Amino acid sequence: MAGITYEDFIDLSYEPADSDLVCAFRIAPAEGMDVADAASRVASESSNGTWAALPTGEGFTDMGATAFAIDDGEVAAGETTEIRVAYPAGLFEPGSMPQILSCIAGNILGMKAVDSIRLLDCEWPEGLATSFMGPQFGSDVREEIFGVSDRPILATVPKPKVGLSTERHAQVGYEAWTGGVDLLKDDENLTDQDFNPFHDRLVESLAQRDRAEDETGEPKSYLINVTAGTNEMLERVDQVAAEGCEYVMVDVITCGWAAVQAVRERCEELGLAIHAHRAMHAAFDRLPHHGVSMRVLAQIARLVGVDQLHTGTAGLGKLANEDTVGINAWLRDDLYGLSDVLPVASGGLHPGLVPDLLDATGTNVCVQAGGGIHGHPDGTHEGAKALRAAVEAYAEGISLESKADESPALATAIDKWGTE
Ligand SMILES: O=C(O)[C@@](O)(COP(=O)(O)O)[C@H](O)[C@H](O)COP(=O)(O)O
Ligand SMILES: [Mg+2]
Repeated sequence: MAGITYEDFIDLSYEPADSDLVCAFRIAPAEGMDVADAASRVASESSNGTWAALPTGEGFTDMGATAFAIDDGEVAAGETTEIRVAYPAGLFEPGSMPQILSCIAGNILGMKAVDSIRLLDCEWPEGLATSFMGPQFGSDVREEIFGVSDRPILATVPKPKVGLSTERHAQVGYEAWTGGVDLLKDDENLTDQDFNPFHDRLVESLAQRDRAEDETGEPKSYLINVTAGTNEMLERVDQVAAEGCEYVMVDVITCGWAAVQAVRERCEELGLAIHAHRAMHAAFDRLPHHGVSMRVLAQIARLVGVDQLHTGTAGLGKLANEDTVGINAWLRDDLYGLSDVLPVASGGLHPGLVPDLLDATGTNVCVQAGGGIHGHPDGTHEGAKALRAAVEAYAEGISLESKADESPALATAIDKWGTE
């Protein structure tokens, strides 16, 4: 009787087809399990197999994956090695990220056959990649919304994160925008609470935005956090468009990729850009040998279509993050004509860190500073001026110290926080 067992899911002579999705995993085989056996179980359980031998016969299309490469065939207990698995296109539902993840990042992350397993990287075939909308604007937001091409766009989150009244929040926005910041950004845990309701915040902040635009002559915008249950979130997206804002902010991990796909479709109709915050990403990517890497999370975010994505500070800021430079490069690389994504550097940044940061990330980025602006000894407006002066110094090719001669705000920031 024809049937399938774990052994059918490994073939080290297999050459992936162009239409295959190829995934790299780092695995630590469980005690008494050799690498090949562990690899075959990863391929099996993430495609169409299970622990028992299964009869197949008539009316069955084999969608089994193949473990086709193993870095190190023998590893000591607790050690890890990298394997690669090829998945046939037919296994997946085009355009459904939840379905794809149910395969490549599903039950296998809990299998006893491995002590740990991490989805490191994916090579997306054209058919599958282009079944997603991709970003509407990507890094073109810099030019299209702000008319900027030679410097990073600057964003700030009012701090304290929550608790400011709507009026205070909007006023902080005005002070930051007139100080030289391009974008006001809500914090991830500010949504529609009584002390600062969503719609009031939207209307009042945009009113201050308009004032700041009139005074500075520069386009300004607002990353308002629409994150909520999907239907409610779509309602908020409609409100944002109705009030004349250019962006929505979505926390993509906490609300889930299906919801992000729904927001992307709505933003296509409304011409809105999507700023992706990634709270909870560390639950997936912090431990080096388990979970899903930030590289893969960033790939998913680009496919489902966010325009801006937090990717870390190249190790300079307050939060642990992996491979900012490598991830940013992938977000810019060609991907079958899909738009790129603008990386966002955020988390513990201040003007003194700008030269090292931009040396690592380049200037085609968004730089966000919350504490690094609102913690400035002379307040938000001066904090914003200091950050703007720092990025202008970089664009002009001069040192922070020279720029500080003409910018007291920057001089004060450097006094306070230094340049490291
Ligand atoms: O709440 C915060 O910590 C921030 O608002 C930064 O504030 P500060 O500028 O005051 O540090 C952002 O949410 C983090 O940067 C997100 O992390 P990541 O960018 O790594 O996703
Ligand atoms: Mg935050």
